[in-house]
Amino acid sequence: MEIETTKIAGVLLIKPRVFADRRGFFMETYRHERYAEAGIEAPFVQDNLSRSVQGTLRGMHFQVNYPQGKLINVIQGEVFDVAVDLRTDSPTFGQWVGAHLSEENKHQLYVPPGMAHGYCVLSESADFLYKCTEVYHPEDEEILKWNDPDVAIDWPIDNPILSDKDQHNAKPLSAFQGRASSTR
Ligand SMILES: Cc1cn([C@H]2C[C@H](O)[C@@H](COP(=O)(O)OP(=O)(O)O[C@H]3O[C@H](C)C(=O)[C@H](O)[C@H]3O)O2)c(=O)[nH]c1=O
Repeated sequence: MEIETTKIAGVLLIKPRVFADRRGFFMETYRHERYAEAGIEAPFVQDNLSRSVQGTLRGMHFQVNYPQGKLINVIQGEVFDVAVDLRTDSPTFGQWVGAHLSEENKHQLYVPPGMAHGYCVLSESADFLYKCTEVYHPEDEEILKWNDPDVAIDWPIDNPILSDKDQHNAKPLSAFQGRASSTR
């Protein structure tokens, strides 16, 4: 598998080896020791699967005291997946990285703890399967505005379909400026 670093330390684009033959294909989507060599060492404790229709945007979510690392696969359709660095001690605080993940390219994105994460759906629908290094703590969740001008994510869609909370409970980057977001 190939691993590419990005401009945000810890955010990795992973291109697993795909074995295609007349039946279809086979790929390993995770192997502890191989991913640990790439720096993805924390054990994964929860897997999630969500399906979204075209034009959906989920994000930008993060857990403050129980930050989650996420290893992301798109098993149907195509998304634009984005991580925003909220580690207040990071030189790339407030910066973002995006990647097109799809059933076609089979690329993975690893988003380390300390990031706000979200994605928008470019295909008719998309199935988004991801591993997390911490379990869900709804009481601990914060939301960064998907279209915060100080982050200026270059989304490839306009007028996204948002959940009520992503529409009404999201905060600007400035709300998180001084707060230490743990990266444990
Ligand atoms: C995240 C989560 C949600 N839920 C329940 C809570 C709600 O009743 C329902 C939908 O939750 P929500 O609207 O928060 O789902 P997403 O908008 O996909 O949230 C995710 O969106 C972005 C992309 C992320 O990176 C996070 O993993 C996560 O915040 O599932 C659970 O039971 N367990 C969970 O781990």
